[in-house]
Amino acid sequence: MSYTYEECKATADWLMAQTDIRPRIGIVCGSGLGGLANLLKDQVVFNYRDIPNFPQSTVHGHAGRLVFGTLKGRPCVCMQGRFHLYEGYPIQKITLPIRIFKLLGVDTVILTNAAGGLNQDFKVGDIMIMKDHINMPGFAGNNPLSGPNDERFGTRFPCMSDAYDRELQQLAMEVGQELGYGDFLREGVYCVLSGPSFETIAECRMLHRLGADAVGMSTVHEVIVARHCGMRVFALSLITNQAVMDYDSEEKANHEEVLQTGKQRSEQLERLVSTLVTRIEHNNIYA
Ligand SMILES: O=P(O)(O)O[C@H]1O[C@H](CO)[C@@H](O)[C@H]1O
Ligand code: HPA
Repeated sequence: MSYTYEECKATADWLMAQTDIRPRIGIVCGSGLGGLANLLKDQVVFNYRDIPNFPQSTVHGHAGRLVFGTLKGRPCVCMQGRFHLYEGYPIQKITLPIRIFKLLGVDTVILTNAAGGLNQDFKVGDIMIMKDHINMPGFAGNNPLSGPNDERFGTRFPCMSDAYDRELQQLAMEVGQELGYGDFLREGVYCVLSGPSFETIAECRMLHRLGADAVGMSTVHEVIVARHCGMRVFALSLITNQAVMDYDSEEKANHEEVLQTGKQRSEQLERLVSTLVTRIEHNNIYA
C-alpha cells in the first residue's frame, strides 16, 4: 500500500497550516530515546492520531508525537516515536513520515535507534555511528520503495553506497571526542531484521560473520526513503544490550533492558545530537 505524492503533500500542507516552523532538520527518536524531542524550544506538538494518514505508535518507549521546535536556534521536527514492520503496518506506511519531512523542507535527517551489540568489542552503553547497513527484509523483497515510483520523490534505482553522509559521520566523531565521549563512541554496520522476536544465538553468530556490528528492527527503511528523496542522513545506534552469541550465556534479550540502557545514556546521546545540530549550522555544510 503506497501513499501518493498528493496524499503525502496533503499531510505536509496540513501540518504547515498549523505551524510557522519550517524545519531543515528532521530527527527520529529510537526506543527509549524520545527525550531528545524535549530539548526543542517553542514547541508545537501533534499527536500522531490527529495527523491525517499517520499511523499510531504501539510500542512502549515510543510516545507517538510529532514535535516541531528549535534546537539551539535551528528549526527542527522530531518524531517522538517511530513505526516498525512488526507493528503490522505496510513498509510504505512506516516510512511515510520521512516523505512528509521532505515535503516540509527538511534536508538532513538524524535517526537514532536502540540496538543489540554483535561486535565483541562493543559494550552496553556504547554509541555507534552508523556507517552502513544490511537490509535483511530487503533481501526477502520487503523494500519501502517497492511499488510504483514517483519521480517527484526520486529515481527508480537509488544508490545506497553513499547512504550515510561521511561529512556528518566525521563531524559527529569530532563532536563526540570534544565532549569526552571517546571511550564509548564507535562506528559500525547496522543490520535490520523485521522482529519482533529477538534473534537466536545462531542468527547472531551468522549476522556477525556477515559483517554486522549491531542488530535492530528499524532505521534502514527510513534511511532508504530519505536517500531516495535526496536528504542527507546521519544515524546513531545506542548499544542497549549485548546480543547473545554463546550457548553458555544466561543473558536474555528483553525490551526492559533496552529502555533502561536508553535512560542511562540519554543525556549524552542528547548532548551529542544537539551539539551536532549546532555544528551543522556553524560548518554551513548544507547543500
Ligand atoms: O529501533 P528502535 O525503534 O530504537 O527499537 C528497538 O528496540 C525494540 C526492541 O527492544 C525494537 O523495536 C528495536 O528496533
Ligand atoms: O538485541 C536486539 N535485537 C534486535 N533489536 C534490538 N533492539 C534493541 N536491542 C535489540
